[in-house]
Amino acid sequence: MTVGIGVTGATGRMGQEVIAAVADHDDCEVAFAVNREPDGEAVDGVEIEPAAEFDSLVVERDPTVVIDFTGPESALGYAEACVDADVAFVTGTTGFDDDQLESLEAAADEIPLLHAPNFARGVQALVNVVGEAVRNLPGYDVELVETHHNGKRDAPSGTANRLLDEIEANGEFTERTHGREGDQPREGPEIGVHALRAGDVTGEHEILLAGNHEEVRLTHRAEDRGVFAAGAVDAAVWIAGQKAGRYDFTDVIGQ
Ligand SMILES: NC(=O)C1=CN([C@@H]2O[C@H](COP(=O)(O)OP(=O)(O)OC[C@H]3O[C@@H](n4cnc5c(N)ncnc54)[C@H](OP(=O)(O)O)[C@@H]3O)[C@@H](O)[C@H]2O)C=CC1
Ligand SMILES: O=C(O)C1=N[C@H](C(=O)O)C[C@H](O)C1
Repeated sequence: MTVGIGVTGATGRMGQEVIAAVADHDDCEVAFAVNREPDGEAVDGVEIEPAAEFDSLVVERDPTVVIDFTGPESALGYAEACVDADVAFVTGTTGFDDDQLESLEAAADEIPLLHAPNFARGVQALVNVVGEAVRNLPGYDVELVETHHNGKRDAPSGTANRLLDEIEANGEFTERTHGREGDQPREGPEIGVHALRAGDVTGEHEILLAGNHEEVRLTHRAEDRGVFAAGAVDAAVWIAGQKAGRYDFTDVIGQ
């Protein structure tokens, strides 16, 4: 069965990668691709249609799944339209606030929905090991540094927030300190969080654990955005056969 995919944010950094990743996948095809004010553009030979027509396209072209990498407000709007059309929704968009996340997750009562802040398999491995490292090194200081391109809007990154949840899970760390300035020595239960924005860095996350005259650094570096797009397309193919519910990238890759 060929999985028809609707792509949002199609001329964005990730949207273009998703169109390329769908073309590379034997079991998928682009059902439609939208962006705000497309102006007759095409990406890899796929015509880009106006985002204002999403609600009708998602009914008329009848995709199995929509893949979204846009922004929190638009992602929520697209998810709601997918609920109305009974189409599965995979989103890698980050930067949702708590209310927005709650609304997004409500859509999972009606359709299969997968939200992942990072579709790189290596990041999921990092999420798995970071909690173990913190548990193995009680009393060590923990700091997180993430680096992204200068066009990224949200900070810290969605991946950083996911890693921080994992670091905090055993209760030793209870506060996040976002950068430091002036007379601000480190306090016991804090995790320092530092977001760097420069050039076209694809995405790097490093957790530093230091104490006992030693340090451990756990680092993931994405070398190409195609890795995120390929993961999202794998997620779309996987979710095509699922019933309504909230899914995670771990469900797709079995970690
Ligand atoms: N989960 C993962 O693995 C990854 C997640 N991301 C996340 O994906 C998202 C997009 O990243 P990226 O592609 O770099 O961003 P870009 O800014 O390059 O692209 C965003 C796209 O979404 C469109 N868009 C933004 N807001 C709206 C809106 N309100 N209505 C309709 N369209 C909208 C933009 O349209 P326009 O051109 O008109 O502005 C643009 O085409 C971010 O949240 C980012 O953090 C990124 C990489 C990997
Ligand atoms: O905006 C990006 O580029 C990325 N965003 C995601 C995030 O916020 O974690 C994933 C990846 O790091 C790239």
